[in-house]
Amino acid sequence: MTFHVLISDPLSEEGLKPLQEAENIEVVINPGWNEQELSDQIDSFDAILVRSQTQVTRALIEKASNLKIIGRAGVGVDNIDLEAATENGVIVVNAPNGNTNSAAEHTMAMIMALSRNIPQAYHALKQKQWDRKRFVGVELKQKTLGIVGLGRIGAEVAARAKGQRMNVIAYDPFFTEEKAEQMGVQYGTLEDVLRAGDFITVHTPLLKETKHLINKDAFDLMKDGVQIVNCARGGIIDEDALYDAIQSGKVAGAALDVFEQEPFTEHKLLTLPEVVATPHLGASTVEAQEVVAIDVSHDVLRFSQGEAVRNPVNMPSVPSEIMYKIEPYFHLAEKLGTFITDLTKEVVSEVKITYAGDLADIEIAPLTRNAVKGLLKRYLGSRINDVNALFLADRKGIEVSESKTSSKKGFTNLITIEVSGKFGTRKVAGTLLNGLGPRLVRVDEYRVDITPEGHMVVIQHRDQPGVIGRMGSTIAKHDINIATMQVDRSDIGGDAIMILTIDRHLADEALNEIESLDEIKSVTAIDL
Ligand SMILES: NC(=O)c1ccc[n+]([C@@H]2O[C@H](COP(=O)([O-])OP(=O)(O)OC[C@H]3O[C@@H](n4cnc5c(N)ncnc54)[C@H](O)[C@@H]3O)[C@@H](O)[C@H]2O)c1
Ligand SMILES: O=C(O)CC[C@@H](O)C(=O)O
Repeated sequence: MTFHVLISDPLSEEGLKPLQEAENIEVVINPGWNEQELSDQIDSFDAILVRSQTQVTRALIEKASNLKIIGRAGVGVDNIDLEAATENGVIVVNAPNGNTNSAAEHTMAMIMALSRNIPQAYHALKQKQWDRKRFVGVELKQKTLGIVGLGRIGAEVAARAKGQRMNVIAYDPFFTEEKAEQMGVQYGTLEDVLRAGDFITVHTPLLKETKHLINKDAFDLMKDGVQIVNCARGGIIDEDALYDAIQSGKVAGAALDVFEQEPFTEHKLLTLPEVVATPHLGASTVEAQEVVAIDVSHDVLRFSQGEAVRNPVNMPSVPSEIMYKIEPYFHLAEKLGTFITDLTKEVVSEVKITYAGDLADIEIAPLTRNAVKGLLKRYLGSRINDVNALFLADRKGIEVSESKTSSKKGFTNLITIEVSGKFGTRKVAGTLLNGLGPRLVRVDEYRVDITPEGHMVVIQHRDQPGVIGRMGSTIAKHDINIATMQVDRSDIGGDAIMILTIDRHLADEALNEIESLDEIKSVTAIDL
């Protein structure tokens, strides 16, 4: 089947080659559609690749019934409605490393442009003014650079600033003092950084928590004559507060690559001579554009071939060496989830998944997602996948918990799913047998040994002579062949279970007939 990919923003041609050269992938490059045209066409695509221009909104995602993956050739994903993507099972991938150097270099260029008034002096000279007095700058050496956000770009900026013999102080709530010290960076609170910086540069993502992080109160804490840089995201700095702080003389200069609303042609900050600006060029280098396009193309290619992606944004990323170990269990986890949903036939309110034996030593979160995907797919159909499984379970009020135990319980590995609801509590367990694939080994307290595949019938009955024969002849009457049969009982003459694998689905008529037999307590058809 052909996998249709839309490239809706300009991306490096070289970087798109992995997709263009792949078999079974059809790529539509930059058709120049407006918002309405994009919305009309999006339905025919499995993947969309964007930079920061295309707004991948909830409305667009909800129209895109075939969309499976959104690739962002860059870091920031604030032009993508992540919640809508997750809810609709659309995986979002980005290219977090490819433009780090370019953005850090651009930040340094902005700091230097500010410190030596380069754009203003250039502009004056172009206006035929040879004015040396107006453009006296300051040295960076021994000035303090305050960095807010010491991630990939913040750290690269710190290293470059140290090369300029600046003192660097940084704040990042997800960074340790020890790590900062190893980088030769002083670690401080946000307030310490705001108070100390001669130059302050922000390098956080735009989040609820970072929106207007640099606001009037923050400017009030800063040194008089501070210079501000934003090459991260518009909105981290409150533009109105920045305008006022420049007007009042508190802020001597600001260098901005990003803005609250982009693109624009009129902006009040650009009327101020103290403001230096570029139109979101931090990642615009030949090198960065090639690498981000290659990275994101490879992830989309991997996804189209059913492989794990490297840079997922809306689900945890699992390193390939770990993925290699857990992948064989995906199928088992999903089948157990589907089996127990079919068995209970009712909505569950709680799911407890236990991983035993060898599984106690490996990353289990992807297995839980697969188990919950299997569990919910009967209610939610084909749009459930491992991207949205936990999100949708939560939204349906289903409490999911996972635990590990090293106790082997007779198996080298064992996944047990216990579900509770109005029906009570039920349990299934399965194992991966070396060389033989997945096996269903427990249903409630009964022991069985069945490949969880194809058509099955689970019959709960009383342990009495003749039940098995009557069951066999009833099923045969409906012209259905029994492939395997497993029986277990609690005690002689007590409750028992019979699980048949059969060659085709057991229709309602046959089910009703079996259910009407005296010894039968329940009968359930399961199609895995
Ligand atoms: N101008 C451009 O063209 C351009 C290019 C690349 C990246 N960016 C932007 O630069 C920013 C940084 O990118 P990155 O690759 O370094 O990301 P990153 O995820 O590596 O780093 C972000 C850092 O911000 C920290 N952080 C989060 N919340 C914080 C808070 N409240 N206060 C302080 N720190 C906080 C995180 O702990 C993390 O270390 C992003 O907004 C990204 O979109 C812009
Ligand atoms: O696509 C771009 O040029 C902007 C990229 C940049 O803002 C990012 O977040 O990676």
